[in-house]
Amino acid sequence: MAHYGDHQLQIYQAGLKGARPRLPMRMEDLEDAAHAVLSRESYWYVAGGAGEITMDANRTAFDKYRIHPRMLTDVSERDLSVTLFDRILPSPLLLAPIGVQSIIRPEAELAVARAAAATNVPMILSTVSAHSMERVAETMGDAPRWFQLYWPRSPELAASFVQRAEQAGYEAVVVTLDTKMMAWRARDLQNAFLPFLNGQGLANYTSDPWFRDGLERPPEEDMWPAVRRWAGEFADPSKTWKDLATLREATKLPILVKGIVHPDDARLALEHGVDGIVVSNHGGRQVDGSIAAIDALPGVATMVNGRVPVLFDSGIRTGSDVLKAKALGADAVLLGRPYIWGLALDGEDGVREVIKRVLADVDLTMALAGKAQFAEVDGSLLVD
Ligand SMILES: Cc1cc2nc3c(=O)[nH]c(=O)nc-3n(C[C@H](O)[C@H](O)[C@H](O)COP(=O)(O)O)c2cc1C
Ligand SMILES: CCCCCCC(=O)C(=O)O
Repeated sequence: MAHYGDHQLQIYQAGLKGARPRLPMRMEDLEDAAHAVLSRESYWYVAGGAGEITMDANRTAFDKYRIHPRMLTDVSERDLSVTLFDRILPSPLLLAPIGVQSIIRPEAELAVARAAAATNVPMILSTVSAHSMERVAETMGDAPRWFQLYWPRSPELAASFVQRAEQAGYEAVVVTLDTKMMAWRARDLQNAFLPFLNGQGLANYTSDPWFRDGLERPPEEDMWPAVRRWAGEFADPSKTWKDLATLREATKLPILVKGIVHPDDARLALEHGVDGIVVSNHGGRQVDGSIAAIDALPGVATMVNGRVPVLFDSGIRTGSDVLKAKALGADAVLLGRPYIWGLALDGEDGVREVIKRVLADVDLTMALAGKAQFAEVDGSLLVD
């Protein structure tokens, strides 16, 4: 039986023929290499946060939790699969929604979609993508894909987005709640860089019939009216939990909410009928000084108590991070910035390689910790 960990052997075998890995192996070196090839503006748009405190805490907080390996268990056959919304996925990894990927490479989400499809890892496509959801879907065949919704001000546009997503074969809608506006981001302000103002990341809007109807000139002729309309539509700071009902009526797809870090918000989300929760602080890009995402996970998972899937992101870099997140209550995890570094360095192949490495690390670390089934990883994996 093939295992994700076999990728390790493939790298060593290639080494026998004199080939060294195309991408640096350590995550830190991968990011440094991407830094070297990207413009200052693009690199910092991805790498930066709303300050550095929470972004750093998202990583260092993992160190508090230690794996307590067990010996002489049979780990010859391993299974990383998870079931989410009736779909069996071969691994617990999904790709986090990351907007405006055209600042990295023009093929952007199309390259990521192909890599995701090749590895059977669901891609969560951002609302603010450079290619429309239909175009991305076309590249993916039957491969699993979800749509992330930046919940627009107008219910008509929100309904149109989720219905288009449903039509194009997306299997769930992830509504991001933590970005009713953009945080104070000193790096981007220093670079005076906000890609949306150049019309980047607006493909889902400019391809939307309702959105286009309200434009005085088509975006193909003049992008500025579309940018102005997008700025007014992007989000509605007055939205509250009760507004979820209108979204619920607009689609049959499972609805997850992303950006939950407080158990009381998890309770409210359940009371308002969500189908899943993503514990996330947006990679430290929204509230600097806020709780590290991994520290928020146990409280949310306890509140949810298995009623709906709990997913996690913000700080996932290694196999042991994934296992710790599972042990602390996550059913699956989202990989964020690392796949963007892969995209920057080697396009589709780079994304695929980053995914394969993380999964190999999960597989090997799980086996070495004494577990054969990801589904069986629980709190007992960790030191009390
Ligand atoms: C450049 C960039 C763009 C992002 N765009 C989106 C987005 O469009 N929608 C969304 O819900 N989250 C977005 N996120 C947040 C990610 O989905 C995820 O929560 C975050 O990257 C996790 O942190 P990590 O990458 O440090 O692990 C973005 C993150 C980055 C770095
Ligand atoms: C006006 C805010 C747009 C943010 C969209 C991309 C994103 O989520 C990010 O963190 O950057």
